[in-house]
Amino acid sequence: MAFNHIFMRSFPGKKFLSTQTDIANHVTSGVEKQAILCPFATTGNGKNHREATTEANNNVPLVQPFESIPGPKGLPIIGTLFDYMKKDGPKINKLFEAYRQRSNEFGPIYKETIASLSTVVVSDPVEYNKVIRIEGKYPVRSVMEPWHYYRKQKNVGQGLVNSNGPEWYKLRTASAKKMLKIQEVSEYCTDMSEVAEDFTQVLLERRNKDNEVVGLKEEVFKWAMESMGTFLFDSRIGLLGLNPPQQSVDFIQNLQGFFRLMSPLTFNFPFYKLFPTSEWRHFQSYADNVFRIGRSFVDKINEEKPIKPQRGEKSSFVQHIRSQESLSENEALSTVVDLLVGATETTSNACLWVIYCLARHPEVQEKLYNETAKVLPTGEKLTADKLLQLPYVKAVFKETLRLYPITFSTSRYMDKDIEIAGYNVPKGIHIQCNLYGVYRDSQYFPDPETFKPERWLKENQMDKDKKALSNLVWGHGARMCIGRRLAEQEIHILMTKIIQKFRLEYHHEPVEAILKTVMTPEQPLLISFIPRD
Ligand code: HEM
Repeated sequence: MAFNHIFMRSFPGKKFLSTQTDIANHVTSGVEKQAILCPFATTGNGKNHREATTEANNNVPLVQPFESIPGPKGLPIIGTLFDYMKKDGPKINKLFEAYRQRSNEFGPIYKETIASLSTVVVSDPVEYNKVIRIEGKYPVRSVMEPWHYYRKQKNVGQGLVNSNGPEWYKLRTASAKKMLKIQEVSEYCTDMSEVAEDFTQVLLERRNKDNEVVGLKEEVFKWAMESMGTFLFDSRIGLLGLNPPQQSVDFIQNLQGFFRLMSPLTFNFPFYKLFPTSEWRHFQSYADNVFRIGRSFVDKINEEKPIKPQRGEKSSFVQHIRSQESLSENEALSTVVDLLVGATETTSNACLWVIYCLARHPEVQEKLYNETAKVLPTGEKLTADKLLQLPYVKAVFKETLRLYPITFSTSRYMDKDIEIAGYNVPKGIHIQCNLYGVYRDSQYFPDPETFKPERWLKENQMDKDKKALSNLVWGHGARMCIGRRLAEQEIHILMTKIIQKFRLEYHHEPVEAILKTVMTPEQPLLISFIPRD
């Protein structure tokens, strides 16, 4: 699941006071201010910040105040919003680029207020590590505002993604028992392989005379949903067949509409909180259908399968979550819907970027093909053990996410003041790590614009701190992406199946990334899938 961290508005004193403000208040309540001093932090000029501050202050070490953090100046109330409206200004749908440019201009930490949301952007992973180190038992991240508002209006519970504190912890603990256990996840390897194989068949059949698959994005979305269905329901949804069930097709269409409108609703002024705008009414209708159909999926499993699986059967996530006595029926349903929503847009876009990167790098494809041919000769079953023997597959996926980090930044509200890069950041302020900027910074990744999976291989001995940076694409700490193991498994499987069946080619202009909730290719991808035999 990915999150837009900015433009989730707060306009204090107004009726539509946003959830981000609620969050800021939530995290700033009842926590004593701390003395802040870190002797190891460095300033933008490379000096230890203690050295830097004592120089100027007669040996009295001081952390500089929040107000001194550099950053673009904005206007009252709207902050720097106008910058984003200028023809040659930064673009909201390319916020990751704006963060990179701003940090080049202002240094490893800067602050910006866009439409009254203050955010602090950190582009030095060592400094950001301080956030990771001190976050507590209940980390708080920015919410997906329209989704949060919808759920509040409908009283359906905030689910894993948008809830906080003990409520979040309860849902997280119940879900993690199944989602974060390697053994549990690897039980779905065979089912996911079958789905991936069916998907390669779809690719084969949908090619035009140039071997290109028109509507690749839609097909990949179906794959993501079908693949996750094996885990959630332990059965097939049927989206990859010739006559997919109407209900599943409706679900996909509603989910796509939901994501299409999530971005404008998130990025624009939240008029929908004042009156039901047309965009909001559509969004609401999509979300109603996502919930309605999601519930009917769950009801069907409830009718067909007992809570406790029969001997020798594995239990689906739906069975697992229903068996959790700590959760009400509503909470269990909300969690399943969250996973259906969270699993599709992220994984399908990650998969599109992998396909694109591979298509542009035939030499990488050949290496990948040779690795899979060695570990999985014709007829050999793809198992969890076999996946472990495919380091190049993993390296290719890591390198893809380095260049296209689906969520482009991390997000946290701290419950205590913290010193970052020599500045005090008070509790309740939104802090982000500029992942896209870090991943394309030659300080951390030499030749950063080049797609080079080899950099992640063991024999190349990448510095272990730099290696760990790749994990940040999944977030961090107790709130790290709960679907990570599943997403990695499904994408590794899919890459293996695709490369065994096709050579990929790309004969068009380079495609750029834009944000549509997550980082997605700006134009439809026209990839040629050329059968290997
Ligand atoms: C390439 C695929 C994916 C990427 C890059 C990704 C990334 C992320 C990130 C960055 C977060 C925020 C973590 C944090 O705040 O520390 C997150 C949270 C989350 N993700 Fe994913 N995700 C992916 C796939 C999935 C899948 C497949 C699922 C479901 C099976 C999923 C479900 C969730 C949920 C429920 C959360 C909220 C967790 C919580 O707050 O406790 N994600 N994801």
